[in-house]
Amino acid sequence: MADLWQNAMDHAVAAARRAGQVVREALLDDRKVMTKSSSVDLVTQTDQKVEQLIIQSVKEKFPTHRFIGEESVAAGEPCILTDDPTWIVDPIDGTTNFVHAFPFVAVSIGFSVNKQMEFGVVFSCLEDKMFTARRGSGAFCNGEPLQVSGQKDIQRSIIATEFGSNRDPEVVDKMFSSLRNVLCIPVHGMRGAGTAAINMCLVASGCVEAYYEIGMHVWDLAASSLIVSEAGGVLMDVEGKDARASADGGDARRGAKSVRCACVFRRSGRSDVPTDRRSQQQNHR
Ligand SMILES: O=P(O)(O)OC[C@@]1(O)O[C@H](CO)[C@@H](O)[C@@H]1O
Ligand SMILES: [Mg+2]
Ligand SMILES: [Mg+2]
Repeated sequence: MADLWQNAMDHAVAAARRAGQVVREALLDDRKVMTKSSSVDLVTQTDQKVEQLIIQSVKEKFPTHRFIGEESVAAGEPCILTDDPTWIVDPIDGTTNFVHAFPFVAVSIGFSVNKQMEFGVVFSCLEDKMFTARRGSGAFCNGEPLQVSGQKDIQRSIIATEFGSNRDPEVVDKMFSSLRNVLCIPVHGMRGAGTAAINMCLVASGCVEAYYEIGMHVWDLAASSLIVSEAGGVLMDVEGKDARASADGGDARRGAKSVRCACVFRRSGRSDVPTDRRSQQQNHR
């Protein structure tokens, strides 16, 4: 049976690749840096230009589709998810990295129908890694299948997190207290790429066992939430409840702009998920 949304997914991959080219070219020029909610919450003209390029290209091909775009919402557009086909776009996830030419910068394009992610595309444009997932058809990086880590022992795991843009000392203290609690489990290590989308693709790739962050926005994780779940991972909120509703824009439905979400590895019940020899070796170490 023809896949109703394959054409849209192909468009998303091509649009992400074109957007990545714009980002790489912009790295050769001065980046005009502006701020949003605080002095460390950065945005550039490239973020805005890339988002408009993606949205305009979709409107020409799919005129009835709707959009939730990070920079459109920042400019006052509503952040409400309906049953309509909706493109959830973070034109540059990792703007601070982009400003500093730190090599983890993602273009993230998620696509939702009936409030359910149908496909996700995350292009790590400085690594030239195209992460994709179609609901029910697995997750891939440059065409190679992805599978979350099979590691079941958190003491043999790497955990990723991000610090966000809140510099209120009380909030920072709470963040450091969480970091301390996790480090002292103990875990092998903690990492952060500076972008939720790439952190979640690292979970899907099996090289990070779990990622948590308080305060992500729906556009940060819409695409990568499907990439994680199609690689055998699970998403949950900080109470351990299924967070796909939030990731699919549940909070966007209610007009909230940020979701609380933890994204952790766990072998799904699927029998078709191949055993990861590397994690077997770790289990017997
Ligand atoms: O603003 P941007 O570049 O799209 O978001 C960058 C980002 O690192 O900030 C959030 C909070 O740390 C993360 O969830 C997100 O990936
Ligand atoms: Mg983002
Ligand atoms: Mg962004």
